[in-house]
Amino acid sequence: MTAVELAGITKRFPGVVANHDIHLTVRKGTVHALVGENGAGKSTLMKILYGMQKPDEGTIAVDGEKVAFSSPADAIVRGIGMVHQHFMLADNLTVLENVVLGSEKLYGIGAKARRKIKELSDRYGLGVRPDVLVEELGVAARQRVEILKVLYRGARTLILDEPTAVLVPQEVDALFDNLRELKAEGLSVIFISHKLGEVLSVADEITVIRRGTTVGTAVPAETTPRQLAELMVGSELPTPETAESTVTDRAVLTVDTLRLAAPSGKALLDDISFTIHAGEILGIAGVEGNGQTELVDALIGLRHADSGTIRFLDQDITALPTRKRREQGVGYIPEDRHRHGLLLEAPLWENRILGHVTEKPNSKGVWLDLKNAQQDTRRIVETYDVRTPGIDVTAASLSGGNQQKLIVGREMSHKPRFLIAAHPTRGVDVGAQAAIWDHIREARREGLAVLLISADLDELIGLSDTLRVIYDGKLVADADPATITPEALGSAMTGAASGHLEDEENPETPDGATGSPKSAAPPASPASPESPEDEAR
Ligand SMILES: Nc1ncnc2c1ncn2[C@@H]1O[C@H](COP(=O)(O)OP(=O)(O)OP(=O)(O)O)[C@@H](O)[C@H]1O
Repeated sequence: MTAVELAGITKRFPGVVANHDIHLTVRKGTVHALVGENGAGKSTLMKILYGMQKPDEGTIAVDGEKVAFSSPADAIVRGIGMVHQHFMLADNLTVLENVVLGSEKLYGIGAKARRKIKELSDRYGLGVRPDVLVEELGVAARQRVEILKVLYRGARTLILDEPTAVLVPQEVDALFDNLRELKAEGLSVIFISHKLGEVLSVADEITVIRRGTTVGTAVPAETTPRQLAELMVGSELPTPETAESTVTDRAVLTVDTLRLAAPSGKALLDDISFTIHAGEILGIAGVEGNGQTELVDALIGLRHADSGTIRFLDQDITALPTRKRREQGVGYIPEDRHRHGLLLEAPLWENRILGHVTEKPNSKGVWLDLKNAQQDTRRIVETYDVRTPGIDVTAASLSGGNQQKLIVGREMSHKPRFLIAAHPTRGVDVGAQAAIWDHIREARREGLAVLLISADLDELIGLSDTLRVIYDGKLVADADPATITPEALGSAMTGAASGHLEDEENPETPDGATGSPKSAAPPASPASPESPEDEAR
């Protein structure tokens, strides 16, 4: 039985055909994955299915009946629900309030609504408690509330846009259990992800989109991550190179007993001390919300510490403003590219200048040098493979992964001595991810010091020379990236460990316990033949 059928979908934007004659059939009771490179057209297709955009051509059928949506409200009436990558819950409201908000007509706002929430939560194993405040929930719990919210509105087909990007391995397993419950009840899930190992483990069917059109389908049981990646790019992938340590004994960044408190007095960062040397990547592992944002803000100068010092090369920069830090060689890949990395409504070349107004090639003396800035934007677009019709389009019109490539290209172009990299490849496809790792590794060979924060534990383990775990604003543990497994690191991140983490085999998840020995092919890219997913197959 077909849940949703998209046929001959075409959607054009100025200078780009985002979708061209796309065909997608989602059967009831299945997880259907949608994969493709950055800019391939996945989000556009889903926005069309969810009524956020109108196709120029093509038809949509739900339960065998042709439909035309002018808004998400139309889509939800026909049972199509979308769980966005950026959660849209109100922090200061309870779970129940968030769920019923805008849908009061369905089950009211009282006992009936609460009963319905309980019922859905129990049926699909979501563990949602109606009366807690959303601000008290972690990322995974918020995601379950988002899922419950669309189920509450009667969704029978759920679109999940990169749902695992922010989850630790254990949470990913729990989410996949939830998806199995949904399937068992005959619901369908459309799953967008760049993590091909996960796609192969959770999907029943896979549709591959390349350059705006459907190029094929893959049967998960008969496909490796590498084959899937090759189907996405249409050619063979290079094997990641071996990376040897380049750590030196020259301190580039030294943080000493840094403390930062909330207005309430609660410590957001407490007693943070570490040194990063030239040629070293220090990885910080942690569940979101344990002080990572505050640490990054303190290092780039968006917030100032209450006590403690930050030394950069030979200088105390604790009180230095952001612009001065950047001018002196601190690069910054922010965790939220929409809030800190880009001016969405400005053209790409203006975004190339952003944050580096006073530096070459953007300025000459006291004047902006637009011609050079524009030329350099073209170079970045070329070097970092930013898929765009030109440098005059707005940053908003780029796909998410291509926005990220632009930011990384901009920051690396200024040859930083110290790079703050928060989720540097979030939303980026496997090919571009490998390219970004290469750029970072090359700069590291030349002496770059990096603070790496990433929810992608394979990336964190594979790229880092040193690993520390942050929990509740403190650095509570350290681990050796050569031996630690994503599972052991994942457990440590939830606060279960302190001190030095020993490598431990986790008997319950044998396929994940292979880790990614540093000497092999770090990071263990899903596209690499040595990757754990391959061995599990
Ligand atoms: N509103 C828009 N205006 C102009 N161009 C757009 C707009 N939305 C998308 N595009 C273009 O359409 C193409 C497909 O983008 P889309 O966001 O669908 O890709 P994607 O497969 O979801 O990529 P990613 O994996 O990076 O999220 C891209 O070239 C993008 O620049």
